[in-house]
Amino acid sequence: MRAHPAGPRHADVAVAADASGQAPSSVEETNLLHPHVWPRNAVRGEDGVTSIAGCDVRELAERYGTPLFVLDEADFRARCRDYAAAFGDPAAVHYAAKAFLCTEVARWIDQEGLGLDVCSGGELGVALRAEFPPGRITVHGNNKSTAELAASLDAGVGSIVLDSFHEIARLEHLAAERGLRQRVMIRVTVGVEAHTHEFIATAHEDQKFGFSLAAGDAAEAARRVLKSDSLLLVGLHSHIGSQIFDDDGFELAAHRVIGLLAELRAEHGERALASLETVDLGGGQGIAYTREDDPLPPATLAAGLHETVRKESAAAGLTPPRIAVEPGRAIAGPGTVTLYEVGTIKDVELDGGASRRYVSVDGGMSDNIRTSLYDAAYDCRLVSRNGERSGVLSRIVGKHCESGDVVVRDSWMPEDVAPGDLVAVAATGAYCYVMASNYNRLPKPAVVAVRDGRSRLLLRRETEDDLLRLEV
Ligand SMILES: Cc1ncc(COP(=O)(O)O)c(C=O)c1O
Ligand SMILES: N[C@@H](CCCC[NH3+])C(=O)O
Repeated sequence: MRAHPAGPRHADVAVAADASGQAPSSVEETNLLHPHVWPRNAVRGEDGVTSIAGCDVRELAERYGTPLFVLDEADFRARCRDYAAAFGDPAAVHYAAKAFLCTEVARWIDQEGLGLDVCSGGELGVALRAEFPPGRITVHGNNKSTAELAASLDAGVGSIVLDSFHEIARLEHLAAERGLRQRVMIRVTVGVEAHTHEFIATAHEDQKFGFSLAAGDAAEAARRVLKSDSLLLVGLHSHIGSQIFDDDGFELAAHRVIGLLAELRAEHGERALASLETVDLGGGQGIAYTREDDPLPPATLAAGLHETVRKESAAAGLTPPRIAVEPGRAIAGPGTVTLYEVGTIKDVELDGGASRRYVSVDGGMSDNIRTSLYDAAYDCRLVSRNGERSGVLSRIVGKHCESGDVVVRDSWMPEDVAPGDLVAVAATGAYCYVMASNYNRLPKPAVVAVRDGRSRLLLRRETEDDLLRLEV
């Protein structure tokens, strides 16, 4: 079992080691960009100046300001293609919009032929604004409102993933009113303990998502759907959590979902379930936040899942269903970095004679809450020049009025890092911008896409007027 990066990684004293437990050996090491953590098109020049997809970070900072999310478009698209190739069909890969979405990204997803998962009316609205084909949209959520369900039906979404008995009744009524037969999946809580942070594990029994397999709720949900003339059961769905490195959990989930499929066939017969063609095994595939993280390549994951589903189906005498997956982080995460400018530096004495360096940047928990929320680990580097001295164990902190406002808990920063330097934090494409807040009335940063030496704004930086726009 590999360690997961969302777990606690405190360095209690600023001496021996970084988040990985290893001290960098040299100035060179401190200046390195580890290729599996940084965007595929990040390049560090001889002088240490880093460019992403041919765009010099100093020019990006100058033109768009900092903090700035810099998204390597080719990296994002390549990861879509890796998943599509691994699963043999782009439409079997539903990008999870919650990781990061704006209209341009929805257009990329469409151009790459992937499906799109949304989990709120807001995400659906962005997808529709981008003219994403509604038939390739799947709608999630444990508490979809009547308005969200109605908007999904009216848009003609491909499927709605049912999450509660209340929702079955609600959707049936809304679909009947419209004379529709809506394609639906049932979200099954498979009872798998995913090895990730408690807050982002979703298939153990004691949580809010889905219908319990063990308690028989999933089978009961299927009974209710199969009785309805307004709902058409097209799939079973499982999502075990997020930032997971082992394939065991996904394979166990697949095993249990196929077991349920076999039970449903035995109870209802082949004909009643003729439209139930898909087993959707959700997202959750982990990415490398630090150089020690070792994520599953999509091809390995796909091969394992296909094999499990093939074997289990053969044992149960079933035709193997189509497999779908819903990666969010694995597509959006690795290709984006957050660029910050260093503002102040402080060395703080700790008990026992050790000291810790605090490097304050111009953003913080408002643009990346994951460190405070999940104790997540990140890789931060000086990117506007080479460091000249070896690393000092540093804590990269934000500018919020909160001592928990930490961006990177432990980072080896060159000792000569100074105000005005640019630092970048890697792998911030998923669950950073979308979880951003205006705490302390900080405007949300801009998001810029870079490709072939050109940059363009996807989302502009908020202004003071934006901060005042809700005032009445
Ligand atoms: C139903 C569902 N699908 C997909 C995802 C995407 O997860 P990840 O970004 O970890 O791939 C999530 C979030 O965990 C989810 O809840
Ligand atoms: N927000 C979480 C992931 C949640 C996934 C949604 N179910 C994270 O940053 O890791």
